[in-house]
Parts: sequence; structure tokens; C-alpha cells
Amino acid sequence: MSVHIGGKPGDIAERVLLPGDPMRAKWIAETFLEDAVCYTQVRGMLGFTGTYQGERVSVQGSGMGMPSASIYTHELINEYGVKSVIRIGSCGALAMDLNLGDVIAAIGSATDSNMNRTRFDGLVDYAPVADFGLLRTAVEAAEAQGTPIRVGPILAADAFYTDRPDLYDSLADYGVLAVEMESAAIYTIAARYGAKALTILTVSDHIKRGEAMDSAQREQGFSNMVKIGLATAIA
Ligand SMILES: O=P(O)(O)O[C@H]1O[C@H](CO)[C@@H](O)[C@H]1O
Ligand SMILES: O=c1cc[nH]c(=O)[nH]1
Repeated sequence: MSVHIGGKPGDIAERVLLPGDPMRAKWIAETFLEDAVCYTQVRGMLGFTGTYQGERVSVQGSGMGMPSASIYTHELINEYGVKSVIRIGSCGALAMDLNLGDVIAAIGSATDSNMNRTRFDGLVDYAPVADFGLLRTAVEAAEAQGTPIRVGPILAADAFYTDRPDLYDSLADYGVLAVEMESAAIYTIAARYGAKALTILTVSDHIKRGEAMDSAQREQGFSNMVKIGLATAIA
């Protein structure tokens, strides 16, 4: 077991889906995986390993925000030999041509977090980006299942409730599609330790229009995203 994950070596597949919400991890394991086994409940951050179309896959909750997601990404890669990490999350849209339920693949992740400023002594604005192979596979998987997918940059924010909505307007002017809270850290840590990472998101809110999905829309929208994530993981 690592500091924050209760599994033994070998309990976790080389390919991991990483939702923020541990209950989404449980729902994915119960809905999409066969023979799923829960390998960790430490801090309630559930993780499961099962098979999808005969291939071994794990799904691990990562919590909210970059400090939490960093811990799980670091330990999965360095303590359990995970090779690819696919975040599947919800996001708030900034682009006016996005709608609730739309699926996004994050090619790159701007951030207001200080984590990378600390890493590089404030001397470099490191650009956290997706693994190109995973990104291409996700786009192909989305096309194969008939789910439109929008590829573009996103913002990984430290705060869910922002005091600076004006910054969101500026970012939208620069083509940033949506806001979530983990991708920049996941991309950075995967790059640092030689693993692949991708973030796939479902638009659960539209920040500029003040819209939010109801629970039925959420389930269907998230299902499409999860299927893309699983198809990408096993490709
Ligand atoms: O739906 P998840 O994966 O938790 O992702 C988004 O939802 C949470 C905020 O509500 C943050 O973790 C954000 O990144
Ligand atoms: O981080 C997030 C996730 C969903 N919706 C938001 O507005 N922000």
C-alpha cells in the first residue's frame, strides 16, 4: 500500500481512469467493468480494478483540486507502475458554442495554480499538455461511438468559486474552452514520471450562461465520456 492508496502491488491496472468523485469511480466500476474489485477505501477515495472488453482497467477517485489529484497521480505512477492516466471529469464551459453535456478533450491546460511556479522557481511557464497518442485515440473512439468531441485548451483552477470572473472572460478570448480543477497537475506529474495522461470532460455547467445539468442529463453525458475514456484506455 502507498501512503494514500490501500491496494497491494499488482492490484491496480497499468491503465487508470481518474474521476474526481470517488462515487463516480464506484458507478463506473459497477456500470461498465466486469469482475470489479475495490482495492482501496483509504479516506473514502475509492479505487476499483476490473475488465472492460476483456482488458484490465482501474478506476480511481482523485478528489477535488490539484493537491489531491497530484497525490493520486504520483502514487499510481510511482508506487503501482501505472502507465496511462485518463481523467474523466465535469467542467464549467466558457466558450459560448459549448452546451451542457458536450464532451471536451483537453489538449493543454493553463492554470492559476502555483505548483508549477514552485517547481520551476517562477522562471518558466511550463505548458502542461495531453499525450498526443491518447488524445488521438480518444478522438477516434468518440467518432466511432458517434459522440461529438471538442478538442482544445482548458483552465485548471485552484478555486471553484472565483473572485475574478473577468479572468475567465479573458481566457475565453484566448480560446480556453472550459474550467476544471485537476488537469494541469495530472499532465505535469505524468510527464515528469514518464506516463501518459489525458483529460476528458463533460460540460456540467455553463459559467457564462449560468446553466447547470440536471441529474438525468449528467448521467447520459457522463456515460458518453466514460465510454470514450475506457475505449482509449484499452486501445
Ligand atoms: O467532476 P470532477 O472530476 O470532480 O471535476 C470537477 O468537479 C469538481 C468541482 O465540482 C472539481 O474536481 C472539478 O475539476
Ligand atoms: O471545476 C468546475 C467543474 C464544474 N463546473 C465548474 O464551474 N467548475
